[in-house]
Amino acid sequence: MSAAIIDGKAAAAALRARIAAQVAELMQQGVTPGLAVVLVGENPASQVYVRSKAKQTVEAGMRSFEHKLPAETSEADLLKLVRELNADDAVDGILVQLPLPAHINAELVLEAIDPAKDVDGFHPVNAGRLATGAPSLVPCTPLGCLMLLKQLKGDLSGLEAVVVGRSNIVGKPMAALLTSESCTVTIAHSRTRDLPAVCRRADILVAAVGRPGMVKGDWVKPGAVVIDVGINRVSAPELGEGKTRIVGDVDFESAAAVAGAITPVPGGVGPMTIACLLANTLTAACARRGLPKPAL
Ligand SMILES: Nc1nc2c(c(=O)[nH]1)N[C@@H](CN(C=O)c1ccc(C(=O)N[C@@H](CCC(=O)O)C(=O)O)cc1)CN2
Repeated sequence: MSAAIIDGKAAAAALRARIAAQVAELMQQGVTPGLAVVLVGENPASQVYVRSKAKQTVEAGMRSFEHKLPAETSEADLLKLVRELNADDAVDGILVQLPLPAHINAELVLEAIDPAKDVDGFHPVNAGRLATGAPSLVPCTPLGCLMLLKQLKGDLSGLEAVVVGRSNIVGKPMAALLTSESCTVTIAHSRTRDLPAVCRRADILVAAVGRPGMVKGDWVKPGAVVIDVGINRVSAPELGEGKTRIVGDVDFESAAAVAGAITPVPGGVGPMTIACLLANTLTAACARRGLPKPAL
């Protein structure tokens, strides 16, 4: 292995410490940012993420409001809760944990969130602002990837970036952020012709496809930075019967032999997602009160 391993856990801890310091300053002005997290159903992974979000929110000095609803909650009842949270002045950020049960139209729910409180950055108003380069709340996972990249490389301008995956949650906002940093950006996907050759052009390669180990070492340009957004649970009989482990979208061993730097899974992009949620909550709390955007 030759690549430097990008420590997302450490970067996330440092970001949370900076957020906590700014929250402490805000509290002296009588402002305590509040984050409402809504979970519908009992998806075990979602339960873990929501628990971590609430814990880290409180550790940063903010208020956490948890709403755990049964899986059979109707779309109308969920929309009613979102409207109540929009109107609640103690709530600066609203997050509806995804995935939602199949009977609920997630798009409709996300569009019901007040864009000023949309700390996930999924509302079309925020997506549009990001695409046009206007100030916006930015989806947490791509924001975390960008922070890791800037910490590692500083100025990204002129670099060739390839984002594999075109989801609204990661791929598209990631491409918009890299474009804002003056990278030359390609969005690749399952229909891209000769995907390995396209990836080999990248100085920055972001894999966000949801396919375990898809990006191999011979897809990576020597010295490139590889950001693995994938979180895939696969069976791991080597750990014991019925055991599982989490792997990314990148075949770590072969890619690390070629890349200049690479994020591991776990411990890379994942921890930055929740830290950036706290950052967005602080940003939203300041913006709602006409205070300057916190420098994090
Ligand atoms: N409303 C949202 N829903 C979902 C989002 C989101 O950003 N907003 N993202 C994912 C889940 N997610 C946060 O919600 C998330 C996923 C993974 C991690 C993380 O820290 N992963 C660890 C591994 C954890 C493990 O062992 O299970 C890592 O990569 O090191 C944090 C947050 C889908 N839903």
